Amino acid sequence: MTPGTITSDLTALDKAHVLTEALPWLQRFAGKVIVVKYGGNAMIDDELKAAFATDMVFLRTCGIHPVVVHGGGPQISAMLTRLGLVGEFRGGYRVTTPEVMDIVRMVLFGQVGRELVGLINAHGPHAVGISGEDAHLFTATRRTVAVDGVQTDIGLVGDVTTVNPGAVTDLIAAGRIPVVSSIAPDADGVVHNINADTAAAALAESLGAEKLVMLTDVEGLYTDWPDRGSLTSRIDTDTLDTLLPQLDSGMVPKMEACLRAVRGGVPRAHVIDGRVPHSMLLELFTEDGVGTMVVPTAAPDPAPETKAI
Ligand SMILES: Nc1ncnc2c1ncn2[C@@H]1O[C@H](COP(=O)(O)OP(=O)(O)O)[C@@H](O)[C@H]1O
Ligand SMILES: CC(=O)N[C@@H](CCC(=O)OP(=O)(O)O)C(=O)O
Repeated sequence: MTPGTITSDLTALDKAHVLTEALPWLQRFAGKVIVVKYGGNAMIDDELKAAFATDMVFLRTCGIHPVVVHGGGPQISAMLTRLGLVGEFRGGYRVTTPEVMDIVRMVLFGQVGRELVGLINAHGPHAVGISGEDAHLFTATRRTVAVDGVQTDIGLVGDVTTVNPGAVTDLIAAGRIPVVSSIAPDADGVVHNINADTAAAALAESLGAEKLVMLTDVEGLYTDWPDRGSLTSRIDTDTLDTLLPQLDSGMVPKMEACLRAVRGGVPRAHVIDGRVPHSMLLELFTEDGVGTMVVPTAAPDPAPETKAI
């Protein structure tokens, strides 16, 4: 769907309503940092990727500070296959040998990150790509993951233990849109593979972001996957914590990341459908929002006349 087809069915009054509905949210988010995690599974085609890039420029032009953390899981897997290597996930995380780590680094920073930077910069000199290796942005610690309830070592997979927010705030202050690749050195300089959801949460927390928004290839969180009736629009952190052990592996890093961000002080984390063109704008600038919103357990219910932002 192109912007033209969206608006062609609307009357002039409808169009005016869309614009005025956005005003309180534009005011609310002006000057705020919004961390946007763009999942590899949501990068379905060129049109969607270009629409995502336009949305980032839209936010920036409105005085909002988007910080992009991109994934690239399917793209890494495709490259491993092309090179005749076997990719394996355990507990939702990629088993990362030193050989696989080289490919992860090459694909995330050299391929996926470059493409997004190029798409955003088609609109002007906005985007700068960096990885967790730049200016000490991230320091990683090797982590284990739960596999059938047993904590298991799966190689060079890290958790972000330190963030240097200045590596990103310098770019924001210069009016840029940082595009972050989720790889990071440990204290000895050994580069680790960081799940992009995990990296986005750590960065959102460290930047004191207003929101963390995760674009993926599903409408939001299903509390009883794959029961289509179990799509949830709002969940609090305690309820999510209880649900985590029952989630399928694909959703585990994502919901762990939302939990971490909101418990770390980010007021709202959202999981939205990146397959819908401009879903980011719909989430931010419409009253109902879209997808699943994670809120702190103590958060009051939204007032009926306003969505909980
Ligand atoms: N409870 C759930 N709710 C929603 N999606 C789920 C759930 N459990 C598993 N999934 C799967 O998780 C996928 C999203 O995770 P993932 O593929 O890792 O996305 P991304 O590449 O965006 O990080 C969905 O496409 C869906 O198939
Ligand atoms: C440790 C780990 O699993 N790292 C991920 C990093 C990329 C990623 O997270 O990409 P998506 O957001 O598209 O899934 C991986 O190697 O696939």
